[in-house]
Amino acid sequence: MKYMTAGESHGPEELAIIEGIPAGLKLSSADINFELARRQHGYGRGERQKIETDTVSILSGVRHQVTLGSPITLNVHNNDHNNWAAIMAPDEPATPENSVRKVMRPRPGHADLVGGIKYRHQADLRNVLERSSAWETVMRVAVGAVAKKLLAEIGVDVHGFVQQLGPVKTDLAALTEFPDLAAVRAVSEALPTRSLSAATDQQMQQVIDQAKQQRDTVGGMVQVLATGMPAGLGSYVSADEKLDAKIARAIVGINAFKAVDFGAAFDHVGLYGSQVMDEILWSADRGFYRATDNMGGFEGGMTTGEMIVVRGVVKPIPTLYQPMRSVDIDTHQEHKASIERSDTTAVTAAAVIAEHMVAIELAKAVLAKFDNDNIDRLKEQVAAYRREVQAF
Ligand SMILES: Cc1cc2nc3c(=O)[nH]c(=O)nc-3n(C[C@H](O)[C@H](O)[C@H](O)COP(=O)(O)O)c2cc1C
Ligand SMILES: C=C(O[C@@H]1CC(C(=O)O)=C[C@@H](OP(=O)(O)O)[C@H]1O)C(=O)O
Repeated sequence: MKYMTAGESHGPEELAIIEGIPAGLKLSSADINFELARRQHGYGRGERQKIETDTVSILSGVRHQVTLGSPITLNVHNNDHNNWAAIMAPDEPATPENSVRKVMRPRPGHADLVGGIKYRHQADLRNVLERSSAWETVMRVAVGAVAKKLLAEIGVDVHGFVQQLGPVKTDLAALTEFPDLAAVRAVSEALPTRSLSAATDQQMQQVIDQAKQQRDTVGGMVQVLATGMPAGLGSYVSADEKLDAKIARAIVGINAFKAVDFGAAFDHVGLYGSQVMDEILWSADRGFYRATDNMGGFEGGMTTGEMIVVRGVVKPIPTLYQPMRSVDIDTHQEHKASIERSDTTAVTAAAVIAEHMVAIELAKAVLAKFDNDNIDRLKEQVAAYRREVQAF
């Protein structure tokens, strides 16, 4: 499975093409729109969210809500393009009238300055920000929604939530109170901050409100859990076959993500091996399993069969309504950075995006290991492999 996205933040459309999804998978725009809404509606997002509807059209690869095995084209219309039609017009020459709303004072933390240097966009850094904007993640979530549908067919469940927003931490001990991932999902989906308890949700909302009032922004940390992956996906034989490494890349590839760990590794710094390794147990009904899951579901770049636990650190939003120092790229004079309409926080959306990026990498690993022409054959092969693993 591979995919590519295309589109500028204020251009006409966002697109994704996915290749390698098996034939026979049930898929509708409603499945995808459900996930797009989760990404869009978190607390702390900016005014753009009032303009967009984040709904997908399926343009190819699906017939009567069943995949054909051919490339799937997905499309999300940018409602905001109406307000930018002249400025963004892909097929109109530049004129003084449409060359307005330029960005000349790069925002610290955004891609503006380095992107401008790299692509020689010295006339207008908007040429950078239009593609570096995280609006593109709408398509990654759309692709991830397809991956999640596929994973659900083989009993794999993936869910992301906000673990920390600014200084407020979700009480992870509460996780043990949830019977399964569906219960975790039910709680976090219902909370505007996508956290795990009503108490932390309140505190997080206060932090966001306060930051907004102070014309500042906040970051945080998200956690993604995945259950039901059989042991032995990915490989230790080559660095680029390691599945945890692929997930790490996918997470840090999301806008604003600066760090990733597995099994709360950052919290294990300074502990002894005896406190951290997951002891190996066996029972007739489960086969091999672990006493703990401190490795977050990976050993040697392969799934262990335990729950996958991935965390990502999201930096605060770079655009500040009280801007920091910058330099005008035309005059080289010091100026405050440009202000573009912006979110106060995107950690709420980031949890959903991270969930979908993990789903994409897990689906890719499943499709690389098993026959992927048809969903039923894939399911048969996964079932046979699970029996083999259990009998080892
Ligand atoms: C869902 C989401 C929404 C974002 N919204 C904004 C925003 O409104 N304003 C902004 O300056 N950055 C926003 N960002 C962050 C920038 O896209 C990101 O910092 C920028 O592309 C530079 O990339 P880097 O932070 O990965 O280095 C958002 C990120 C995510 C994940
Ligand atoms: C539109 C989304 O995020 C955008 C990501 C973004 C950025 O710089 O990354 C800047 C803002 O764009 P705009 O200036 O058009 O409001 C966000 O709204 C979204 O995620 O749906």
